[in-house]
Amino acid sequence: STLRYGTWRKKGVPHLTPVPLFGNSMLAAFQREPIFGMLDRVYRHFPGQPYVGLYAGPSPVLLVKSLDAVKRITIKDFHLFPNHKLSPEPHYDKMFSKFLFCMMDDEWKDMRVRVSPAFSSGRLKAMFPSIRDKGEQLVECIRGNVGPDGVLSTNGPCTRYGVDVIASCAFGIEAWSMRTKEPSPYMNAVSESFRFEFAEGLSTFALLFVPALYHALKVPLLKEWRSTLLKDLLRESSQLREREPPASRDIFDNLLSLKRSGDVSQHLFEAQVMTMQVAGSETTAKTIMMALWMLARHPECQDKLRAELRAAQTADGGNITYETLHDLKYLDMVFKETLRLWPVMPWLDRVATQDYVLPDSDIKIEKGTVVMVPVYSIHRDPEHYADPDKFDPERWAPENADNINKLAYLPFGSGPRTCIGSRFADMNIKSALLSTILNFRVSPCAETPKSEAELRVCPRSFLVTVLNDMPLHFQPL
Ligand code: HEM
Repeated sequence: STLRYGTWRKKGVPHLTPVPLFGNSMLAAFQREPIFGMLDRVYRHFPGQPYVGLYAGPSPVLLVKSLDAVKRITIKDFHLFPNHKLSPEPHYDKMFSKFLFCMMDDEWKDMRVRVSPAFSSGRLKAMFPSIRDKGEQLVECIRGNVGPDGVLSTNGPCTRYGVDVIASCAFGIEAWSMRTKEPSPYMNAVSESFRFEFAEGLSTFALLFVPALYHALKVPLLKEWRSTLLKDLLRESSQLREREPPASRDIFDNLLSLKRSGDVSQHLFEAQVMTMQVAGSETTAKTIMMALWMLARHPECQDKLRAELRAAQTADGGNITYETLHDLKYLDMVFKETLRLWPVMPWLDRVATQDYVLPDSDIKIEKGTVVMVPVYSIHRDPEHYADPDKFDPERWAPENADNINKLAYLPFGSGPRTCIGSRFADMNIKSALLSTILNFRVSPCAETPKSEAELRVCPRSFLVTVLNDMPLHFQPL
């Protein structure tokens, strides 16, 4: 109810005047601006403030700008903020509610401990040959699909790469999306099960901010586990793995052994496999696409990166090893700078499990308050980064990086709830960039967006989803 619109005034928290019913979220509610756009608008309005209040629909939402407070809420006082608000009702979203991302309290903690070994250094190293192989397939895919004018929409190959990498390491199948002209049936089934139309966009907004509407809509964010194709494939890949355990272990093996030992049910097993596919493929694909866009528009950075990669390739006798990949400093700088400007998950959400006095203040928020860390806005705040909209990998050079507050860089989140797949993402995104930049000179073509103003960002998705096909010119080397 709009009665709650007095909350921030009473507490002395700076805020914008709310509009009846919609608060400050009219555009986001009607899907005219993404949620991160709404947060950014409010964030920029109050420079220098540690906390800002916002009304999303009827809900008072706290925006945390102070990095000390981000640290307290996500790390030191994590036990008071262990859950995401983006956590659907099991009743409407049977499968999605059991995603690791959505699980709560002890159920989450238990699952996180069980799944974590899937991302150990040993496992990552074991998966590296398969990832390198996918990098080669990406190169073939670009070569095979580029037009006679050398132009190719980058979105397609990047999406296929993201799907295939996760299919292979976490679903136990080879999807071959990069080898077929049409999207593979697997790829279609995955994108079908998690597609953001108007209803899903509204349901996400309602789940976060308008519980009554969420319960009235009853729209599942993940289409129910309807796809018999995915179910059948998972059954087949499980049986195959039981019969023929692979030489090197991957994420799928970890999940399968949890099921085999009886530690998790069939339903929880399926949910975790789907978690990895949903959380891992789009994030990977979009990050590679944005990195290529940035490199195409900054040829001096691309040349510097290629020089580093060629030197490493020569030193390693032709094939860059897993160990070398982690020593490639400039590649790491490009990777970090891409995710600074384009953090696919542009905000973190937490819910207060009890009344809480905000650090370094006398402001008390009530149990149940939604607390949001506006990652995108922090990454582009001139208080934390000089010339923040500029793509400048040099800011991550060893001699400069120490000047950056660690809490001002949050593409993978913060604290115990941080992205479980971050090191896996690091490996497969870098591997894709490495293969592409060693094989092609990438440059803008007439249709390439010339600036951020030409990007179309999906207002429905809770991610930063750039909808442009991102055509680029690929010159084989
Ligand atoms: C560029 C790539 C990626 C980005 C930017 C990203 C970002 C994030 C962020 C911001 C969170 C929430 C962290 C928080 O609330 O503090 C998260 C959670 C998660 N991510 Fe990622 N992610 C990426 C890739 C991946 C990959 C490749 C996988 C798996 C294969 C993955 C699996 C997950 C899971 C399962 C969670 C939930 C963890 C939990 O709640 O315990 N992510 N990710």
